[in-house]
Amino acid sequence: MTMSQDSRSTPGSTVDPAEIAKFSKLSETWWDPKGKMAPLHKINPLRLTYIRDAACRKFERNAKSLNCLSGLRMLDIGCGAGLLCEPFTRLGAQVVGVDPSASNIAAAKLHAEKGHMSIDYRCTTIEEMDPRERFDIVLAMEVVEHVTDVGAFLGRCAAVLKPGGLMVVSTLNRNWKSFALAIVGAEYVLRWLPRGTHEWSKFVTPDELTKYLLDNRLVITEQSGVVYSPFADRWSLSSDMDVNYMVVAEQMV
Ligand SMILES: C[S@@+](CC[C@H](N)C(=O)[O-])C[C@H]1O[C@@H](n2cnc3c(N)ncnc32)[C@H](O)[C@@H]1O
Repeated sequence: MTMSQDSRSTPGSTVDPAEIAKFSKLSETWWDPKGKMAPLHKINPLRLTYIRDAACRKFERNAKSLNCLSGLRMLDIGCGAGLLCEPFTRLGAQVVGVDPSASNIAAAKLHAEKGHMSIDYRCTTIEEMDPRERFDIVLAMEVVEHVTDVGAFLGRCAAVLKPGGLMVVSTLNRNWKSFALAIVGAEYVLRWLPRGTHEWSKFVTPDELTKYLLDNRLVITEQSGVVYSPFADRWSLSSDMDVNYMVVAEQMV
């Protein structure tokens, strides 16, 4: 079933309609590197490389090859307007981009069309997808802090992984430092993001994420903090997972 209204949630859904409405307002300028989604644009090269390299290690591909992900099926759940779907398509992956926001999916389709790219974008949710579909790689990037039930959401994501598949999750840790930097700093002082983009209480600690994944027989094999240096004006990988972080998880054998 496809969602036609941004503000609707179905029973058993992990979608918070207020969250979707918030992101739908940003769809028009999603692809503007200087627009409201500027932080995602800035972080994109770093996370792309991180995911590509993890996938190449797992699937024994040469990360230097231009089509290193060729033939791999990838699901980008909560894809927004496709900031990750496009570059991974260029690397050869068969990408399915899913988002409950109709306007985000419309913006994603329009941008892909302009770039003559063929990407399977769907306005739906992980709960409403055909449970028989399977993927080599599932991405849930900057999404879990916006869903109503992280455990249920990750359970559904885990269920569509092929045996031996890879899951990558990025989110925000929950502590005083993330409150100071990701809420007060990013939304109120620097105004990188519109106020109210994030709710601190919905941030997910690495321990909580580890448990949610283990509940679904997924074990974290790699993890990294993502930190911003104001002097260099750039993001980099770090052992500091206090605020932004990413994990790679694999099925337990
Ligand atoms: C911060 S944006 C991240 C977009 C993209 N993953 C990225 O990192 O570039 C969060 C996205 O998650 C979507 N979203 C929110 N709740 C969701 C849910 N329950 N299931 C799937 N997507 C959801 C929003 O519509 C929005 O596009």
